[in-house]
Amino acid sequence: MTSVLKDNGSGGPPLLLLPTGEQQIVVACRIRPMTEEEILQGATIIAHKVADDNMVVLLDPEEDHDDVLRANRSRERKYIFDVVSDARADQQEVYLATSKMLLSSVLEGYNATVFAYGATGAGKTYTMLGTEKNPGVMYRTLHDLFVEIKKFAGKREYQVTMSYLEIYNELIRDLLATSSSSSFLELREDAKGTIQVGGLSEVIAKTPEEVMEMLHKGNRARTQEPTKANKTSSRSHAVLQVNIKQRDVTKSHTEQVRFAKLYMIDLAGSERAAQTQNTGRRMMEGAHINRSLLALGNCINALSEKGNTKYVNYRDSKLTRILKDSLGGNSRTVMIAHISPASVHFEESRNTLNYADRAKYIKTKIRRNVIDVSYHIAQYQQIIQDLRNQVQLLRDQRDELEIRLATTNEARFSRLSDNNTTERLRIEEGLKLKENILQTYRKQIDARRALLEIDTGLMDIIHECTRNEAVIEHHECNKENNPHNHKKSPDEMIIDTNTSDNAVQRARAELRVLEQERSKLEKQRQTQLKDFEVSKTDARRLFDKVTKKMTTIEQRELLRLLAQNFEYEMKTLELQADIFTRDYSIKHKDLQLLRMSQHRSLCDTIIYQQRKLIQENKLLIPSDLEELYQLYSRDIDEGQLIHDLKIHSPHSITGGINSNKLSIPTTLPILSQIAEEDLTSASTSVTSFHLPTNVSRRNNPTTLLPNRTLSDQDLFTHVNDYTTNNNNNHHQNESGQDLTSITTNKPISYAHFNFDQSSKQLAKGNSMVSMSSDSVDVSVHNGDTVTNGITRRKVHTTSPPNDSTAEASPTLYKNNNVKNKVKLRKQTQNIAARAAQRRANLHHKELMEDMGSAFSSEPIVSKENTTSAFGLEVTGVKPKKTVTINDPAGSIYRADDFRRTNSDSPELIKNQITTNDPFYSTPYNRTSKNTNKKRSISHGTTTNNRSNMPIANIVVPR
Ligand SMILES: Nc1ncnc2c1ncn2[C@@H]1O[C@H](COP(=O)(O)OP(=O)(O)OP(=O)(O)O)[C@@H](O)[C@H]1O
Repeated sequence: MTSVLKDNGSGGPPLLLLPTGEQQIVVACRIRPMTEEEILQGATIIAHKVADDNMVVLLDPEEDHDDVLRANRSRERKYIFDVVSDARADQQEVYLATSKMLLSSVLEGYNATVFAYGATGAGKTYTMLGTEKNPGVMYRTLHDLFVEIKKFAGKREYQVTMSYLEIYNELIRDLLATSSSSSFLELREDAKGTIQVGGLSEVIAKTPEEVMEMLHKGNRARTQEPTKANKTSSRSHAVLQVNIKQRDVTKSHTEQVRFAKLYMIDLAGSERAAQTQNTGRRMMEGAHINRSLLALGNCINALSEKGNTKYVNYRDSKLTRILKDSLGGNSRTVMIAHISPASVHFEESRNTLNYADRAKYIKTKIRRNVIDVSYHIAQYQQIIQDLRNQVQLLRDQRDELEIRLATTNEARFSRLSDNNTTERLRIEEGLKLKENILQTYRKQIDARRALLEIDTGLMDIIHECTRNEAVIEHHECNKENNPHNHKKSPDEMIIDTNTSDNAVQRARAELRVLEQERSKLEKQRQTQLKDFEVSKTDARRLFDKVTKKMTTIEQRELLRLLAQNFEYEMKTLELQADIFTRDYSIKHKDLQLLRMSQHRSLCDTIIYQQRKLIQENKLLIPSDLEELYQLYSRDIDEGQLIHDLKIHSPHSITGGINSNKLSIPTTLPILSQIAEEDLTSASTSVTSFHLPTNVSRRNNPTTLLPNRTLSDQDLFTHVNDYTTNNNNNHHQNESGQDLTSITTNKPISYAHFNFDQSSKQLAKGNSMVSMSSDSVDVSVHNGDTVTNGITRRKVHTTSPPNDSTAEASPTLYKNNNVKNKVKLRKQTQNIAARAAQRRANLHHKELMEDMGSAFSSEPIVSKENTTSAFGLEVTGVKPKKTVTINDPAGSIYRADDFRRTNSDSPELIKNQITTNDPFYSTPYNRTSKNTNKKRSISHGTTTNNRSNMPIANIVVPR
């Protein structure tokens, strides 16, 4: 027993193809019949297939049984392969045992390769190409491929293209090129390492006949010359590449596109110069063939090493480069090794079998080539329309068939004698069954539609709940925080409270009703879901039953049409359900966007007031905080914000807002991301600097740890403390300095900020900060402009302090401007509210532009078009709800698109923030009372978990 057999260690059944992942190459061996020449040469048969086994036994013709010295050293070789066929096997048998197994995987989207290997004249071309009367693997595979494709007609769309090339003397030639003067082609490797042949023609093939014609055409162009070993010797490696692309005919919101490459390769045969006696050109060809086959052999050797640790050199020849994927990459591969049974070819056969035996250990890593294409909601209308067209088409076909069937039945009825009741009953039963299946389908569609209606109702209810909860929550926050309440007369307070309480009471009452409705609908949904599942099972069962009863082709065809029709109707409903879900989710995101803007407006107010405090009290601030503030004030600049939005929006990538509608859909998440980032940056701009070591803070005598980050909670507490206890609990010296917060360490750098000036700039949206000469400790830089004693600088780098300055103004948190507090608050609220409103409008404008036609005020589904093949109307789609921001001043624009508040008017803002309408009042900074307040909203997004901030200006889209 040879080591080959030992290594193999099996002998069992042929290897089965593994479903995915690592895949062993399937190796088959074909022993051709003896040729006339071989018989004439007096050769004996030395290669045998062991019956019913996948074993090949190769006998050594020179073995001398009388040689006692070699008695124990038999040159008989035994090899086991996955498939072995001998002279008795015909072309179809070989095809079925080898290439056929690749077809299903190719249709699943796996790459596959089948290649013929062996010495010259061993029968490779015969196996791969065959003869006209007895075609080989290439033709049979493609024929069956088209047969399989036909089975999915009407369900899947296929595109089959072919290319055919030869590698002759290390040069690549296109065998399907139309021009005779086609030049040689080059191999290219893309970034992923995939090898491609540049300039290779790709021909669309629609039928097996076309394929055969192309193959013949290619073979005529292939270099084939008679040699001593083979009258029709192929002097080149021929590579037939078939690309299969497939997708579902019925478009859905998501679809899978599968790609697969099928290589069928007829290699040139290795030849021994001594035996072939080739000279001149033939010898040169032989040398090239041998060299490339040697490279292939080396690759096989390296790949079959245990653990596959050896470097695999594919670059040695064009053949190995092309076969790279088939041998070591993403491909299911079958190798058909060919040998002659003749004793005169013992050496060639032994070499071939040795290589084939090694190849058994090669493993490829296969994966499906599938791309999931998700269509955007804007494309849904087109998809739905396509589905309707298909439904209509099927309905017409069905009607036509029904008429035909009725006529045939009538004719059969009239022909039947009164005695032939069995046949009569059979026909009647068929008709009854057809009616039954129609009814079951109708029931199923009804159930699905009812489910869809319940779902939309539920979504609406949830949305309304969120809105009402927001009203209640806002009212509660406002009641606790609104400073105006303290200023109002008791009568005013009563009126305000009453108005507000009424709104809240209404919201509470509505919420109760909504909750009841919701639980009712949820129960209904459960029942409906069960009904739907039952109708599905019924339909399946009935379909199987009816299929068995349908005997004629027409009946079967009718059944198929009914089933297909039903399938499309269901798909349409599913798409509509998806549209609702997305619509709802967009509305929800819309609400989130607004809330973020409102949250930011609150942050603006806080930052503004903090800056005011800093300015009034001439507080020391670190330079990095100052820089962050400059960043912040630039961002608040409206123009800058638009610019930023555009830069970050995908429009900028695709070239302008209106340039490419298809690319727009991705804007929404990015916009909300920007909004979120805005929100975060508003907060982080005050949270991410480090206090200098040893800085103590008012009302918090604990010394901060070095590098402790000041949280927004800390800052808000300061402001609130300041606001509520402004004159209390301060350890001040005579000059009003707060002793508890005097810093003993100098900040690294600082600047004093002229708040009044800068606030004007801020309100104007100008990022340039003004510094009055009497309040700024920074040196005047070359680039600064000085106008009327005011120094302006564009870049806000503050100079390091000198000690005297640092000590001269150490006052922290000193309140010396209480009288102006209300006025200031009003101003800040105005500015912040305006800024927030502008941002909200900007977000909305872009959002609505992005939605385009998908959010037009037209109903998504027009009624005329909704009659289904089952006589039902699929009209579950309600008109889109417009996104409306309440607008007491009635300043509404873009009514055709969406309605919103035109908040550009300062008067309006003023009205908004002084009104008692909970949607427009701006809350005051939170007090200690609600600092830790937890929110209890179940569906909404009113809680900012990070900072637990109250939300300002709650405006809820209806
Ligand atoms: N299974 C078979 N049954 C009958 N005849 C065969 C079979 N296999 C090969 N032959 C014949 O053997 C001869 C050589 O076969 P073929 O040309 O296919 O060899 P090859 O391996 O392709 O050689 P080369 O590498 O030189 O092209 C041909 O005449 C072919 O018809």
